[in-house]
Amino acid sequence: MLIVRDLNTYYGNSHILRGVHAGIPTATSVGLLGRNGMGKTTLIRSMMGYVRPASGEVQVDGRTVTGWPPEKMARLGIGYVPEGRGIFPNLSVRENLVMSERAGIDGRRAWTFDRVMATFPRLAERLSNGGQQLSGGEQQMLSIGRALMTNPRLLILDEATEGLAPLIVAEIWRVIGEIRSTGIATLIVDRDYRKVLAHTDLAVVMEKGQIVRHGASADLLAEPQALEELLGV
Ligand SMILES: Nc1ncnc2c1ncn2[C@@H]1O[C@H](COP(=O)(O)OP(=O)(O)OP(=O)(O)O)[C@@H](O)[C@H]1O
Repeated sequence: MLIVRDLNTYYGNSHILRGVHAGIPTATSVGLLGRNGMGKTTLIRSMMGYVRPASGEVQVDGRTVTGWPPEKMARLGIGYVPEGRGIFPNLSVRENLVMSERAGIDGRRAWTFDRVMATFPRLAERLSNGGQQLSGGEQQMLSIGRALMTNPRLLILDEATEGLAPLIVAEIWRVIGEIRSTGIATLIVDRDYRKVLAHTDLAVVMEKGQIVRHGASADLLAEPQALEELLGV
């Protein structure tokens, strides 16, 4: 459903993405791996319209959407949970969720307020709290909950477990598994490459702004030598 072709992105004079080709098939979960600073977040930001690529193409369902702003990308059914979250700190948990509510592009509302509550019981206990009163883990859950309320076809999760306590991390992986099982495509960036490979169908690995490996996640997991070379683990 989403394809990037020969994407080149710069920050000032630094050439960060160097001709990236990649794709996310419908209802497929893809892990995006690579050491720090290899360009994972820049690729996501280039796809989602936060950074304008210098050249190359982003396509959704065959339509060229390169450089479309984030709101328009969201309306195509792409939910994005950015690194560092992105909730409205001055609004309550309930307000954060309700304002994001929208039918999916097929008109379905599989994810409702009640379903998000059932998925994140912790949030149900904090409905009238302001976003800034939440713990880091609760903020992350709220951020994922908000993205689900838009009923996306594709959910992009960038470092969703970063800096969280182990129990919360486990809960977030459980939810990622649930999201995957409902047929929403996912693009997952996380430092825990084992968890990423266990929760995805396909994996792509970036090195210095290029995709250097792509294939089945299970295959990569079975290759310790490749993992060491590519990820330094
Ligand atoms: N706003 C920016 N301005 C200039 N350079 C940037 C900016 N954001 C990122 N970079 C640089 O671009 C390169 C790629 O960064 P990016 O965040 O995409 O990598 P990453 O693979 O997501 O790594 P990490 O996991 O550390 O976030 C790095 O060298 C980084 O220092």
